[in-house]
Amino acid sequence: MGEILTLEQVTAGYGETHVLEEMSLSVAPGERLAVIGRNGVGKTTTLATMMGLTRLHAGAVRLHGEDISRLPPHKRQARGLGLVPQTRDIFRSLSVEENLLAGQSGRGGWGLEQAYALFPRLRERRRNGGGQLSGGEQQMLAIARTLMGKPEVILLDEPLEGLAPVICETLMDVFERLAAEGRTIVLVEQHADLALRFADRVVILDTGRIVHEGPAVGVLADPAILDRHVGVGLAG
Ligand SMILES: Nc1ncnc2c1ncn2[C@@H]1O[C@H](COP(=O)(O)OP(=O)(O)OP(=O)(O)O)[C@@H](O)[C@H]1O
Repeated sequence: MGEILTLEQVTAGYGETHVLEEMSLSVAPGERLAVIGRNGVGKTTTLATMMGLTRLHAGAVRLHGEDISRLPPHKRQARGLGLVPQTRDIFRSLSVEENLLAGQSGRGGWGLEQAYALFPRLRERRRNGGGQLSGGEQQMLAIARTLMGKPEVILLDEPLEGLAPVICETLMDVFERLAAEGRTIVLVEQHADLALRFADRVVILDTGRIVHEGPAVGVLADPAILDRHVGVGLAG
């Protein structure tokens, strides 16, 4: 089978609550998948379920065909999954450099030089505390810290949220580079226009289910799909 990451008939949520209902979704190696949908429909929960941060009530999560449903997040990380959480979760009292080193994996992950080459701004700020960074710099740090673990599949949860347009462009360029290097990227994003221009394929969620799945160009060509399922048009 050609898929790198698969959700198979997954029902998942928090405690007894079901958020995702019988969701099946496959991601191919090197693919750029956008996940969009209204607030609260389960986009974060989808990424969290891939990473092992929710309760799986039924179904399976597979990585390279292997059932990883029972593995805790750190073991999934060691096998090549990397999540950049919406909350960024950087250590505010540690320096930029210390934050990056905290993301290093034992299995030949990135060194600091690779992180600084991708984000020169972080090199300039390397002695600063995480809490002293701007929102954009914190997001760069959250992304770079995840990359220190050298993930094959990068799960990005609303990385552009609250950031100035110029920072969004910088980050989108970085995602382009990471994808061009062959990494698989799953991007959850409220900026549907940017997500669709980046992605090969898009899934649209509504109340824990996939209501549309297909090539991103198909949605760009027919924005009525977005209007119907997300209630927004395309900007620009
Ligand atoms: N830790 C949690 N415990 C219980 N319920 C949760 C938890 N996190 C999210 N939920 C609920 O799960 C549902 C889906 O939330 P989720 O965050 O996955 O949606 P989302 O599409 O990512 O939304 P947003 O765009 O607002 O981030 C919501 O009803 C939310 O209240």
